[in-house]
Amino acid sequence: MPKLTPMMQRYQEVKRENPEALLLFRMGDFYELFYEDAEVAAKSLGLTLTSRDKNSDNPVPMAGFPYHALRPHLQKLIRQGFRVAVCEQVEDPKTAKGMVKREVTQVVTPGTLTDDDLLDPRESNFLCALHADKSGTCGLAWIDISTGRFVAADLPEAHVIDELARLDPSEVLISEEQPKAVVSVRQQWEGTPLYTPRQPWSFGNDESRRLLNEHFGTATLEGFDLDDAGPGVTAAGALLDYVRETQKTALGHITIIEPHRRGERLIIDEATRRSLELTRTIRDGERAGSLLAVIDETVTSMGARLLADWLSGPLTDVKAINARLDAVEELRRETALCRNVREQLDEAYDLERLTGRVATGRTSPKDLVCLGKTLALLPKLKAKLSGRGASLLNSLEAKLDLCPEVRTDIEKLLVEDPPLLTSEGNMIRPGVDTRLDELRELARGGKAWIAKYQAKQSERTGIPNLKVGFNKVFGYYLEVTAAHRDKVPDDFIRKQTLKNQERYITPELKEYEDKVLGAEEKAIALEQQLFDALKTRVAEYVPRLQQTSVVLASLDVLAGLATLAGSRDYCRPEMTDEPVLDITDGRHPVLDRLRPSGEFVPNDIHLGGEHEAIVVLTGPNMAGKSTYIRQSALLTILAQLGSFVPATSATIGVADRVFARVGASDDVGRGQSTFMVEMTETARILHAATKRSLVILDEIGRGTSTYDGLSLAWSVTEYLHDSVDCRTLFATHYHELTDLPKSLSRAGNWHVAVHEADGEITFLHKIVRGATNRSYGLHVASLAGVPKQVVDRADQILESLEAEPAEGNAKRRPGPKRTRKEKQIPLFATEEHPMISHLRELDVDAMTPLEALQEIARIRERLRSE
Ligand SMILES: Nc1ncnc2c1ncn2[C@@H]1O[C@H](COP(=O)(O)OP(=O)(O)OP(=O)(O)O)[C@@H](O)[C@H]1O
Repeated sequence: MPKLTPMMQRYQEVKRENPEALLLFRMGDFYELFYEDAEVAAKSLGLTLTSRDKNSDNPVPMAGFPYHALRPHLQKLIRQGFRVAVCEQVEDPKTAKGMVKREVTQVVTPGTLTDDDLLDPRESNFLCALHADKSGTCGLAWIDISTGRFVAADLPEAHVIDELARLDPSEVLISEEQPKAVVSVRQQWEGTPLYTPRQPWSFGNDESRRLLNEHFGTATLEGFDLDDAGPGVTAAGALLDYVRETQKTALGHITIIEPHRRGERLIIDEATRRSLELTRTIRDGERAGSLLAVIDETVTSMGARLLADWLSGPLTDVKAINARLDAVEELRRETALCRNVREQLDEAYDLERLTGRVATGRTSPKDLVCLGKTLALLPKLKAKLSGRGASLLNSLEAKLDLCPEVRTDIEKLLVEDPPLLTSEGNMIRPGVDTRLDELRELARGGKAWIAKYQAKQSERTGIPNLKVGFNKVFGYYLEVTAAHRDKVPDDFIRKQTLKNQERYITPELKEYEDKVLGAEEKAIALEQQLFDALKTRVAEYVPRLQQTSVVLASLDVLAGLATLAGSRDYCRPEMTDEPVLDITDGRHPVLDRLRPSGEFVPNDIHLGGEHEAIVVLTGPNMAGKSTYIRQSALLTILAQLGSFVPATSATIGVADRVFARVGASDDVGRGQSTFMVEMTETARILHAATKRSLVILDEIGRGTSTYDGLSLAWSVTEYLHDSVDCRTLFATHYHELTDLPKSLSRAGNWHVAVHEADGEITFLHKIVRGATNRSYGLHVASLAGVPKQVVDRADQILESLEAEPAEGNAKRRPGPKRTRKEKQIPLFATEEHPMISHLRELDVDAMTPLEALQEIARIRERLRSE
């Protein structure tokens, strides 16, 4: 190996310390990448790949970009899932003795972003750590580093997947030696964040406890209501260790660690979240078109993030829900107040993330000005909120900490519109510091002197175009064109000869230059000092600023929900602990919003209490079954998060869990068959549902043969009725299921009404009592543009199938095209089949529907074996 230069030796050292990251190595005005990193970055960022020591035997691949382009390049790399270590020059090259010192100042990964321009302002960005103890109990900890919110939980494996689905983290830390439960969670969960393996010791309970206690200045974590020895604490410690390692800054915004209290939140598992399209649509995974998108009327990004949080974990305590509803109701009634609050908030900046940057020392002067402007809005806001009726509004008002000292400090020190970077100076107001004022005066005066000096020398030498110029190598110089060279006096000292000009300096010019440049530099250094001191003072207020940002976010969400209730004509739901759902003229919140006004047909729902608890909903394709059953789940979720609901009246029994299962969707990625997925999900419902749950089943059993599917659907419903007794809505095309209410006392049939006149079919989208046995599938096929010839042929087949009794799947399959005459040939024309006599003798009235089905299945088996 040829001997490396000291700088490349340092590079190698730093790279060894950060082997997993792309290393951006600051060299003067550039960030450079070397070796493999250079090749990767050249491809990912479209940089030109060059090489260092081109002429040596071992040229080093190299790629780089100017320092001011760091943010966009970081953004691209993070989006592509890379980890990036930024190695800065931590000494001033001008004053450094020997090689400039370089240190990694930040390791940026998808889960550890803090900069606004790398983050989506309206979405939280979670970093998780996942672990499990020997008994298989999982520990999950999560943090949003941009705000400092830090939570830990001990959970059974099945619940971890629900939580991960709720958090949608961008990075998950796991031990290099993954416990079995962690491997299993990874196999089951569909999310694809960046998994970061960590040394097993960082997932040690003792080490984790030590780290956490050291950070919070505590002796035990029990004060946070956490189990010291639990896997949640272990995961939290591993998380903190990683955050420290990557951030390399103070973490003053991580002031507490919260235990996760699962029972206080409505549990919505991953499949339900997905099928109800709570935060993303199924079709394209976008926010637009989701429930969140249509209810989000917030005006700040803090509010948008908090609303997403409320929606991902609605409440289960009637009192707590009513506290939110009281506040929404008051803001809905007091429209002027609501408008005022929103106008103030609209002017506010993202105080939560600004505070995060203050705590980590990454605040720019602009950030502090934004923080000051936000604080300036608060006194008016506080005054507006004083003496309100709703207790939540009162407590928010009381918690709204104006932090007047911070505001005055910032306003006094910083100019209105400071530059982004502190290295440019011009951020401190005049009059703040006399030394600074003097230096600035000197810098300005010196420049004026140079202009005067140029005029004087031009006159003295008779060179009309004599100019004073400046460059980094010579500083100030006098420039004379070749034509006037002979007029140059003796006291000009020549420094450089160019093609058409000569450049000179004079002792007088140099003396002034020293003063001017020195003054400017000194002024910038002093500004930096003043700014740093301000940052330190503001950092002391982090906990108070955090509290205020939570207040602002909550107000924004409540005022947003009040605005939504007003503009979309929502009503306040009455909340109860009884397992009922009573809604008059309910509407699907998304369709109601996206369809032209008045087009959506409202529907009632009465479930539980004096009404049936289980409803089998039949009706044609495209009639609105799925919409209706989802609507009831969405309205329950909306109410429990504290929102009004799209209906004219609603009494909603608080649910502990909401389950929504939509028949069979392919899951090739997980290597499971469609039907297997459907059954796994069904099994979870049957195990986890309680009397307080709300279950929505949409065509369960469709993924297998008709009889298997039908029998399963039947027995699932029976089980929910007999053993769980929870509110259940089951949309199905198995018309056979409409017999269920005959044997289940708390089950009922409803169907979607259709108007049929003169061969014309109109879907009324109205849900009415009773069953139906028509599917109108061919009608829908024709509407969908299936060629007429095919629909006509299907019509023929349908007729023949309806004419023949269904005797198993084989018989349901249509044979070759037949003429009407052929079709009339009886099925068993000659001798009677023994099965027919068996059927004749069956005592159908004495059989339960399930026994009947089982009998049919037996007959089918015998027929098949023949
Ligand atoms: N109450 C309603 N008012 C107006 N339009 C509705 C209503 N309900 C549903 N629709 C419309 O009908 C379409 C079909 O609804 P949905 O998917 O709920 O039907 P479905 O009965 O579940 O159909 P399938 O059995 O084929 O799955 C929806 O996309 C919507 O446009």
